[in-house]
Amino acid sequence: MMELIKLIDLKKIYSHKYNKTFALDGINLSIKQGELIAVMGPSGSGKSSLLHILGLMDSPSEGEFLLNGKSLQQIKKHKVHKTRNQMIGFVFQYFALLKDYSVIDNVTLPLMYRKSRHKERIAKAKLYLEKVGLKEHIYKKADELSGGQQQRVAIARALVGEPELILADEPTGNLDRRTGEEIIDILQQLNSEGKTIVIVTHDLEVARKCNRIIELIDGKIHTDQFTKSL
Ligand SMILES: Nc1ncnc2c1ncn2[C@@H]1O[C@H](COP(=O)(O)OP(=O)(O)OP(=O)(O)O)[C@@H](O)[C@H]1O
Repeated sequence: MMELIKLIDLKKIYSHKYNKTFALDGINLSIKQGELIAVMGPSGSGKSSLLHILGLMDSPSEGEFLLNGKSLQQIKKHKVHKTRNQMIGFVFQYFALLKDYSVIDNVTLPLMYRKSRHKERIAKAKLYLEKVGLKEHIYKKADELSGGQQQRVAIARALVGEPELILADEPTGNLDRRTGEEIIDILQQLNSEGKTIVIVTHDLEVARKCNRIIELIDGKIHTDQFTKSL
């Protein structure tokens, strides 16, 4: 399998006056295409910092980040957002939907930055809304949906740009157990179709469904277990 991401001795350091926090402290990690990874660890262990760096929303303080074999430093600043928009889809715990917008408008949003036609954008959005089982709700406003349905909208929105990598931050954190399981089933299904997925989670049930569990402690990889081979 091809290596999608490689991190070499990566550090994220926050400095405050006399204080330095090593949010990530020497991370070495290789993520291959098609993996389904759970990132676990106690509060403050660096999970969000890692996810933000993987999502190109934040840059490392030290170390190397290779994306498809190319060093991030080689990607020019103004191209980073384009790379992010094309390669990465995000699913957050709090859905981050525009509440007053319709479901379909929320899902077409990531495509606005691309030079695609309105009709194509709508067709793509419908395709992915169907995939997450929301075909009947596309013209409702986002806040008229249940939590589980809103999370599905967020997944459709993450998918619509057809990214290689999906990053999910506690995607079941705000949902009841059964709805959470449905969301994980969708992510598992997407993974079986070839998507690479990284999920930050506190939920052991979620982690059990992944191929690999990485546990962070104090900004370091404490354990890295492959539970199922690809
Ligand atoms: N913007 C920031 N400025 C200073 N310190 C920060 C900042 N963001 C995170 N940190 C610190 O970096 C460390 C790692 O934080 P991070 O949010 O990555 O942990 P986490 O594992 O995601 O925690 P949680 O499970 O509580 O969300 C913590 O000690 C945190 O206080």
